Amino acid sequence: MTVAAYTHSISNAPANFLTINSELLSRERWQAILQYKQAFLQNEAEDPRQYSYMDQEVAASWIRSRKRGVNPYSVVTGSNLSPAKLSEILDKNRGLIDITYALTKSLQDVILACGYILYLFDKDGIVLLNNGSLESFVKLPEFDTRTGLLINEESEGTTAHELCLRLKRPVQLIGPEHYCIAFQNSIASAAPIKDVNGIIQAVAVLVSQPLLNTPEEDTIKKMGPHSLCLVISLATIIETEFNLKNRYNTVVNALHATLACIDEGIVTINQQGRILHINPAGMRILKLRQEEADARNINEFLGNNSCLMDLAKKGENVTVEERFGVGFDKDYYQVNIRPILNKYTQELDVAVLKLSSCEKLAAQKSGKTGNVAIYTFENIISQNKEFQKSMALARRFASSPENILVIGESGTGKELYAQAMHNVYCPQGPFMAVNCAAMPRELIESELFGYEGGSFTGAERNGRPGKIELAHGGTLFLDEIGDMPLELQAVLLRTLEDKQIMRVGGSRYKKVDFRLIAATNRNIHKMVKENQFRADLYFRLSVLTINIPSLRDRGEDIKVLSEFFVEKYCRKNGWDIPQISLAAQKKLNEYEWPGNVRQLQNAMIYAVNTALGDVIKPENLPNYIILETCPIKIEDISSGNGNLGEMLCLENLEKAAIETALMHANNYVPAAAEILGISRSTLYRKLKDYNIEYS
Ligand SMILES: Nc1ncnc2c1ncn2[C@@H]1O[C@H](COP(=O)(O)OP(=O)(O)OP(=O)(O)O)[C@@H](O)[C@H]1O
Repeated sequence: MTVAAYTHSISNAPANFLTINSELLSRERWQAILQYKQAFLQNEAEDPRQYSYMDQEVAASWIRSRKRGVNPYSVVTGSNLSPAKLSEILDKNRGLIDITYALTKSLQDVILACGYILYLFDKDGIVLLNNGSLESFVKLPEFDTRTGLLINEESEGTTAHELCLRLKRPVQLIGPEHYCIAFQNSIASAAPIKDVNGIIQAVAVLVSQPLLNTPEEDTIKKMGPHSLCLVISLATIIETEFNLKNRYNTVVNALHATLACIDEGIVTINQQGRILHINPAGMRILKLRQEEADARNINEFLGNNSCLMDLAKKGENVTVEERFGVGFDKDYYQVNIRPILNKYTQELDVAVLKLSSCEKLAAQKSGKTGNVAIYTFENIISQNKEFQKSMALARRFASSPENILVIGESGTGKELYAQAMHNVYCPQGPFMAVNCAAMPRELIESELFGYEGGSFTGAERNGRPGKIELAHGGTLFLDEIGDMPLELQAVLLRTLEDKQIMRVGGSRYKKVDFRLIAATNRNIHKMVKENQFRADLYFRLSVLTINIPSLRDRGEDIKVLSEFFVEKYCRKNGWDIPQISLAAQKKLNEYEWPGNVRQLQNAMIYAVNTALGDVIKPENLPNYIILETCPIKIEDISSGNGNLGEMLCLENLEKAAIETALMHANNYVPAAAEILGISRSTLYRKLKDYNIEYS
């Protein structure tokens, strides 16, 4: 019994777990099985499971082979795969084939000397490797063992590799145990090759060259254990290397994917500066293609005075500033050098360089000071038709590279529009906002264009990039452009035309690519007529113009926006969301909102903070709203504005008195009646007559 004689699992058990019952490897048994085989093949009624020397797995396989109609007298009849299928399978198993091929090459002499042929089968029984290229073996004319042949129980009956795949462990078949007579003088030993999950990926098989009809006892006893041990060792080596390689490939692929996600350039160099690895961001910075990266040296990209390589060789973990790029497009990068020294020689093995754009770092710094575009069109709220039309226009303009002019009163949402358009056009790029009205005229230039070191008193020693430089690849939002000094308007126009800038005190131009969104709350057309704004700049800016309506012209938005701001503010603070009473809402609707949405937002924050209960009432609104919406204003009467007769009409005065009393009484009618000095029922009647809401 050969199969059961070897209990071993190369994946799970140590090698010494293999136990070999050498009594089963005898000439006597070989001959006995030979006779059983003859009897079995001649007589359909024979049951091999009854034979005393028979292994039960082999006997079962004989029975299956007969049932499948395998011709035991045929030569190897396995089917050949189509060239396309074969190449697909070879590609799939390339790793295993390469490892096995290299191994058989190095062990060729040993395998030859022992008189074996090595096969590698895939998990379906397809020949992947036919003894490497051991041409010197005597080719057996009756065997067709070409690569790509499918040999399984259906075609060939009982074989070692088929049983090994079925039983998932090493298997050895002595001569007549094979179903086909063609193998009857060979010993075949098979061992599985498993992946890290314990799933068989291939089988290694050592087949002895044909022995004498029935080999001598000595030969059987030597060859049996020897070939089994050898094939298990080979399978173990192949399996270990295969799994190590797979693990290595997985780690390397994961590392490459990780490096590809990093926005900074990562370049690994050797002691001579040769590029060993570079991530996609690094390739963009050095303007390299993947295929040429390997042949390039970092020194080609460094200036003559660069100390980068010296620092790396010294093993210093430092950050330096370098200029990388080609010709005009050179840019400053902060390079973090991480050298890895050889453990024994302390010399540089490799250095990893992290390249971060200085502009981007500065932009990130600006981001921390508020220069970020957080709003999208989804954040802009309105139920007003005119507003929705202007928003639809903004959505359309958003994808255009042209400059855009946004006109609207203060607080209507001009910056909101600019951010939303930026987030459609170039969300990854910087969003740089400058308010031209909010800074002294003499500072706007350096703020916009930046300056070189030492160009004026108080300037930073190394100079500073301006907002235009920082907006490279993104959006420059110039708020209150109407307040830009005339002389700067000319410089801005030139920048928009040439797409290049020169820092204040500088001597070289730098390319910049950005989209300008300008905004104003002033009548810029009138300013042009009065020569307060350059006509040429206005024409350049006003090609795509968006007008945002004021809040007082979009009554329906007051309710929806006030509720939105109350909810947003309360959610942010984790507070319950109060209702806005009808009376308070009425006041909000009556107010003019000169500060537009920003003013409404502030008013609602005030209201939430003063409302004690869960309802926002008129008295929770800022005073200016109450005073402005009071039906009769004392100053109007004393100033003589308006129609005095109408204002002093008794009915109007009475209505105003009732509304004011209600407001002071929190809409509680009995209290309002008391303030007015009339009965409740009279007040109820008057509320009805004047159509005053009070709930
Ligand atoms: N339709 C809207 N939906 C939601 N929030 C809005 C809306 N319009 C304006 N806001 C909010 O109102 C505030 C003012 O908006 P923004 O700063 O964009 O106005 P602006 O027109 O640029 O003002 P200014 O001219 O004074 O700079 C912001 O907090 C913004 O989020």
